[in-house]
Amino acid sequence: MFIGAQVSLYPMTSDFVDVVKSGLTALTPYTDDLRIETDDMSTLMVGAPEPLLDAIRDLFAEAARRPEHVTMHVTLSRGCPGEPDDPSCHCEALVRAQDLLLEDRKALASEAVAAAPDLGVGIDVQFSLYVLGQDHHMDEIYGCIDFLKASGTFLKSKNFCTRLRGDAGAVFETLRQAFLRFGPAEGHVTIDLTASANSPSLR
Ligand SMILES: Cc1ncc(C[n+]2csc(CCO)c2C)c(N)n1
Repeated sequence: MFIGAQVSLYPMTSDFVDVVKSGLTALTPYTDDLRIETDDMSTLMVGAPEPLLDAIRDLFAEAARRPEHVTMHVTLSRGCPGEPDDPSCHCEALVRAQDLLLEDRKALASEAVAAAPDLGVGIDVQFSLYVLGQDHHMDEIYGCIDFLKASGTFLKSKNFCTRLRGDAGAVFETLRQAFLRFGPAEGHVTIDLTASANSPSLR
């Protein structure tokens, strides 16, 4: 299994270089568990969903603690057939998910969100889950949407995507659970997400 994300921060300030660079310092605790490579457009992070989503959360929370409006775009992918296996991406929750029914996976996902830490940073997210190459992909998507509606971070359904709102801790746990528990454990699943904080439209 190969699991990872391309992540780009977009701070709405002329001081954007400083916001991106200080955001990237929040990744330092994860350098043992993730392969992290930054270039001029984005930062690649490869590794298991536990450190991966924590690192993306901390990167965004670091930037969102400043007063300026900031957005982040993330492409998450697991099980892409074209990617090599990587032992650092081993995930017990995915191995166990192979034996679990959709209803059990929804319950485990909700428990994880209820136990998420509070970071004291309010954020908005909209995202789409894509379950690729599967006959019953809509069952998985509707199962995921059921979980999202009960997660405590659900804001609304929109065309093509779902809006979440809440503390960065709960919102990123919701995203991790959507990514992990829906779609086949060995299949190809991606999430396309945009996060936003401090938008002047919400003041
Ligand atoms: C997470 C993340 N990684 C890389 C970039 C691309 N980028 C834009 S400004 C800048 C600092 C000056 O080189 C970098 C690396 C980004 N936007 N967000």
